[in-house]
Amino acid sequence: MMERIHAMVASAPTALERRAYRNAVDAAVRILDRLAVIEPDADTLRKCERALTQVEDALRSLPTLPEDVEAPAHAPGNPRFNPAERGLVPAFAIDAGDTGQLVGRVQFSPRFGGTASVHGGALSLFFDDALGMVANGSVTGGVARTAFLRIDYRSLAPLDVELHCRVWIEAVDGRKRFIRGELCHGDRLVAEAEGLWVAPRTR
Ligand SMILES: CCCCCCCCCCCCCCCC(=O)SCCNC(=O)CCNC(=O)[C@H](O)C(C)(C)COP(=O)(O)OP(=O)(O)OC[C@H]1O[C@@H](n2cnc3c(N)ncnc32)[C@H](O)[C@@H]1OP(=O)(O)O
Repeated sequence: MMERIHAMVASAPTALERRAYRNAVDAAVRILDRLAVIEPDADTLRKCERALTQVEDALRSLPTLPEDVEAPAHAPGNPRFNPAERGLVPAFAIDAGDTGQLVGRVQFSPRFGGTASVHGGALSLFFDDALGMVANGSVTGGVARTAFLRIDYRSLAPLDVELHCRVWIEAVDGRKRFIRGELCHGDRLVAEAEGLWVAPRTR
């Protein structure tokens, strides 16, 4: 399996290889999720660490991409550059999204928790990704980078519950793309975000 993962990231992955990569990341994420909620004894944790270290050693033995390969800013075909597929942000189900807005659902698992609710930084990470998708989407076109991102936390975001998200383009002014978004739990507003994405100069 390890060889197949490497073959996939070194070139454009097939659908099968992409699924295998996703499954491997999901397995790692499930471990983090369990570690966030269990209360094991030290001996069990040491056994766990040993088993995980074996997996880590196997991964370390694989070649990595050369450092001088310039990674495309966003390469949807390569899961290494897709934040959700490499476990950086929770998977975001997009229900609608090709006219300058996105409507979707997201669920934060326990590893994204602060105490009993979603960590504020995890919400910020999610908004950067979701607003960034719209800033880099079909309406705006091309790559743009986050210049600022402001989050207003309106109420506690529950863990392990489906939240609803809406993201839209507020304004486009030359290279500047102003994007807004909101996250709700049912009818309750959980957080709002606004940000600026700036496209690079063309010359
Ligand atoms: C359906 C959809 C499918 C989509 C499928 C695609 C999937 C794909 C999804 C990927 C989603 C991930 C998206 C994450 C994106 C990152 O997270 S990027 C990482 C975080 N951001 C960074 O590292 C950026 C670091 N900063 C920079 O590189 C530079 O400061 C920037 C932001 C590029 C701007 O630099 P610059 O081009 O030199 O800008 P500059 O000429 O100074 O200013 C341009 C204008 O912007 C304004 N400006 C610049 N910065 C600011 C600021 N902080 N505040 C206010 N104004 C500002 C200036 O005032 C100026 O305004 P005008 O005078 O023109 O009116």
